[in-house]
Amino acid sequence: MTERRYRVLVTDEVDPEGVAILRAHPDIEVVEKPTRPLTEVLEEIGTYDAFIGRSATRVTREFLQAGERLRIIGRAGVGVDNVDLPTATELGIAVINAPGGNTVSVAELAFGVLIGLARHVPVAAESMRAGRWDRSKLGGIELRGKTMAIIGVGRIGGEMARRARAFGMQVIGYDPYIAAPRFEELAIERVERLNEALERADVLTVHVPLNNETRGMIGAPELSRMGRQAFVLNLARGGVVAEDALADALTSGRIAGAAVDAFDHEPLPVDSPLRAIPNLILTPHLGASTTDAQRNVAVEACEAVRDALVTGDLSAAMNSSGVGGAATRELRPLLLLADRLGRLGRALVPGALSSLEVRYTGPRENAPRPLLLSALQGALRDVVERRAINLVNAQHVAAERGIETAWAYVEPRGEQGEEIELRLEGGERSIRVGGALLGETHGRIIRIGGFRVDVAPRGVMMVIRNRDVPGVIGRVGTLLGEAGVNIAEYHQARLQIGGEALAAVSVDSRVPANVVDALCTLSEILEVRQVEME
Ligand SMILES: NC(=O)c1ccc[n+]([C@@H]2O[C@H](COP(=O)([O-])OP(=O)(O)OC[C@H]3O[C@@H](n4cnc5c(N)ncnc54)[C@H](O)[C@@H]3O)[C@@H](O)[C@H]2O)c1
Ligand SMILES: O=C(O)[C@H](O)COP(=O)(O)O
Repeated sequence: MTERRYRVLVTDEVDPEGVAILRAHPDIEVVEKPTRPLTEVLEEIGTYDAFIGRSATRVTREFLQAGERLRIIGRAGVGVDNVDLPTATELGIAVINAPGGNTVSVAELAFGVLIGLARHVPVAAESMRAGRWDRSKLGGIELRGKTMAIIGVGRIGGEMARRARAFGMQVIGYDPYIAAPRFEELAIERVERLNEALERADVLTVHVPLNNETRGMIGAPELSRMGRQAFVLNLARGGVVAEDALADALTSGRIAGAAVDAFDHEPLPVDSPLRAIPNLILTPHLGASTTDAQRNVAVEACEAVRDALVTGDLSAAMNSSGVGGAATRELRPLLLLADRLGRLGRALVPGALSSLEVRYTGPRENAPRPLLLSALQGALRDVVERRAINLVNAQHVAAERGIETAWAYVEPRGEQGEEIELRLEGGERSIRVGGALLGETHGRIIRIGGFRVDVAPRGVMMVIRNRDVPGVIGRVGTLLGEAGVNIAEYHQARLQIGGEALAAVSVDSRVPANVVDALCTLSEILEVRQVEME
């Protein structure tokens, strides 16, 4: 059997329908393992190109550093607080999650536990099992007419709002990062301050990611602002609602009840005091645990990881610095051209690079930033020792090396097509190189310094500066021919008759060093550089 090119480690019980997508690809070998302690994963992660898991495996700095071949981390779910994103970015490892696939499942569970709290469902069920008939003790409340305060009006927050309205609830929302139209569209009253949401809530539900800003955002001071009738739901992440403060508020009767699905430490320790609080419904991180959600997120994550591995499509990566999103697929030919221009410019500015600027002219206003990353990738491809440079870590590597970067969008004039210009500086030199896209798919190099050329960025390109005297093209052709180097394209340009000239020569194979030396000894040749374009 022939060896498959990419090895993918799948763990944490990712749904088989997703895993089958990976297995079906002839270049991918899948190894599936149950969730294991980190020490065991570290022993073998160095042999894999990609990893796919859920929240149970912590993808730490140590994990990422041990994964010497790792290019992709796939998360079959939403939250990536278990992944060390800064380290992944630094190492050029793309992190891909599956947003959206489990949204409805979380919102449905939230309403399940909310009704459980409002009508004492878990206590009632337990009392029946215990042989009691506690009708008078277990009177509840209706949700209709009550106020739900949603903290974090993203995907899940939005689904909560839709369901709350169907129950006849008033909906208020706090999310400083979401613009007014989304609140209007969801018929959510926007509140500007968290305190207002706390004070007005009969039901407070948090749907924010866990980060430095949201860790402990609902603690003792916040809970003390809430009404005694209020319920608190945390189906987001342990730590968003401080566990100790919540336990105190529940046992002291400060609030009426709560439901928690995600915890500071998972699995929740057997002796956790939370387990003994009667008006607290606990579920073992079940928000996304439906067959529907698991299939959705597994298929989404596995497809994206497959595409990233096999075709280099990073459009689903969350740490590709602006190179995410479907629009990036359309930018592919331009990204390729920017990479090639970066290689070319770099070859013409030897030594340490101090700045690189990209200017893009054309209809796509979103293009300049991704093009800068691609140009950096081309320009810096030989400078990263341990791992390849890519769109994920290009900006990081440039910053680490003190390279100033800039990008600019230039509106096209008249019939002008799409063009990219790179300006590179380093040491004593600076150069401008330019390229254009033909028919939206084919890149051409059209400018090197002050010279107009027209050559495809393929194979190996030689850039020869020479004096504009008769016979140069013939002598170069003869030397290359004698060395068995085939010329694909030869574009000679000059600024004025008898002045300096430049040839952009595309050849099918690398020119041996002795042939470059021989070219340099010709009296009319001033400089020879060669650039690998593929
Ligand atoms: N229990 C589960 O099984 C489960 C399943 C899926 C997601 N989750 C958790 O739910 C979270 C939300 O998921 P989502 O898909 O709705 O994410 P999302 O990115 O669509 O929404 C998050 C929202 O939080 C807002 N936000 C961020 N910081 C905020 C702050 N300081 N104050 C107020 N709002 C803030 C953002 O603007 C965004 O609108 C995830 O990050 C994940 O941690 C849990
Ligand atoms: O962030 C998520 O998607 C949820 O917390 C689900 O986590 P899980 O994949 O471990 O169930």
